[in-house]
Amino acid sequence: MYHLGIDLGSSSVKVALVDADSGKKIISLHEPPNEMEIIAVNPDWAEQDPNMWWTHVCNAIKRVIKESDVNVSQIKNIGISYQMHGLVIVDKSGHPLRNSIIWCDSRAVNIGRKALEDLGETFCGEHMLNAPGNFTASKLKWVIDNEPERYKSTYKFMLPGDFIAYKLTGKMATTKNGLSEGILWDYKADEVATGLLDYYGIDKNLVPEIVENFTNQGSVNEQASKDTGLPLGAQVTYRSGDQPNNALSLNIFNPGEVAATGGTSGVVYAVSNNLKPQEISKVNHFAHVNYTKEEPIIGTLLNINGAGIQYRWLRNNCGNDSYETMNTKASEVEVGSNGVVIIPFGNGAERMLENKNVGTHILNLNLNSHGNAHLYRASLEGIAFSFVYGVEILKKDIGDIKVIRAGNDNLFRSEIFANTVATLINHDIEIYNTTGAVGAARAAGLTDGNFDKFGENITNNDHVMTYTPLENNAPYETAYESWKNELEMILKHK
Ligand SMILES: Nc1ncnc2c1ncn2[C@@H]1O[C@H](COP(=O)(O)OP(=O)(O)O)[C@@H](O)[C@H]1O
Ligand SMILES: O=C(CO)[C@@H](O)[C@H](O)COP(=O)(O)O
Repeated sequence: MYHLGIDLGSSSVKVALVDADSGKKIISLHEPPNEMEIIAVNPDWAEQDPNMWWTHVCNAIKRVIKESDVNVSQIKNIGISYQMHGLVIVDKSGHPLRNSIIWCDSRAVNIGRKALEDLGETFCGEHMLNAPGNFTASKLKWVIDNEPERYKSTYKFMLPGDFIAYKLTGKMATTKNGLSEGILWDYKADEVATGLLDYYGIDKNLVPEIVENFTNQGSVNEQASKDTGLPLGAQVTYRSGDQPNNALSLNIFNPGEVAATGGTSGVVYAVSNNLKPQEISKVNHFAHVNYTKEEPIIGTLLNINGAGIQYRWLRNNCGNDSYETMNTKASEVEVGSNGVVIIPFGNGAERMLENKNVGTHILNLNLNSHGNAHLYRASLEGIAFSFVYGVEILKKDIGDIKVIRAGNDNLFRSEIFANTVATLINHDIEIYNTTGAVGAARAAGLTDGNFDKFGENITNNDHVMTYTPLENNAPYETAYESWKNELEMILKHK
């Protein structure tokens, strides 16, 4: 028997197949071969077409079936991980009424600011654990204000992963953890956050049915079976935002445990049971995949919108080297990139910078002595420094860190990046041979609720190495200080 995992990222869709008993990966691949486009009609906007996601999901699943050559009838459960906080609105027949307004789209920042002012920090903190910010509910309010005709035709709103589950099963549904991503879960009342819905004037009937994780959320229907090649009746049993899912993939379930990743965005995600956060804007708090009212496990999330997307920009605009070649070239330059400083960001409003949109800055470039290798190193360092800067903020809100884990994926494939973060936060980073798609496939089999066995398998089989803080940390500290000075100067004028 096999389980299938889908990870809908911002840059590509990854699909993995695992053996149901051992959790071993059979195959994993991504579509499209080149990364997906993010459409920005206005500078602060970011949209993607939900039907484009579905096309890539179908292509990736068809390839997985063909290339693995497994008996397709043996694929039982499906898990879905997805880019968080996006808004998909559909009509009664399930057609998207517009492109998805995705997580890094900043058009709703001012709507969220005003809501926080009007509702107050205490109300938002106690009920939703977060300021409304620039998340799904605020994005939907933007549609109400700016596209009233579309709002009128809206039958349900969904998150990106809910839309994929809908295309697979024909059932429009979401989860509590999904609603929490949109700032639409009231932790105090243990129900949909009617306080915010009412304030924004969002019709409660637009909230889809709530389904539970690790149970049957719907079965692959005839159309989806035709589109993907999956067997009729295979069950969707799990869906989660990609950051809680990354944590699950790394066996991060308990207070003090921390997961990190460096995809398009960079994230540090710390698990806690704190329902009284100190900070409700710069870091965010979402229901973890194992959240229940009785045992409220919360993920405290530090997000950097413009992380790996910057390294990708350099790849696309500085000679099209592969990421591996870029990493090798960067390693030929000393720590500190010979004075070149790159401030990352440039992918929408940065939550940890009070939703300011600072843009990417390349500083101190000397046209006679610097080449693309300096830019590559400065980019990896700049992104790593932004993680360190963020962890300083995050630490105010979480207790002691027991363990930090990351997959051997995306930016964590770069030694420069991982060493810089580990050295400056002065903590080991354990690297595991896993990905979000593999984690989602494994989670699809977690219907027995045995989290301990699930976690043991990961810890015993997947640990590949640990980055320990480097002893000679002085050059890293010096480079970080000058990066921070430059950032603070920029922030003064924003
Ligand atoms: N070998 C590598 N070394 C360093 N960074 C890499 C490497 N491969 C990919 N990346 C980074 O990872 C990003 C893609 O990460 P991914 O997790 O697939 O993103 P998403 O989930 O947003 O689609 C790329 O944009 C790039 O910045
Ligand atoms: O907004 C967040 C987390 O709060 C982002 O992490 C998105 O979930 C997008 O993830 P990637 O596409 O970068 O994986």
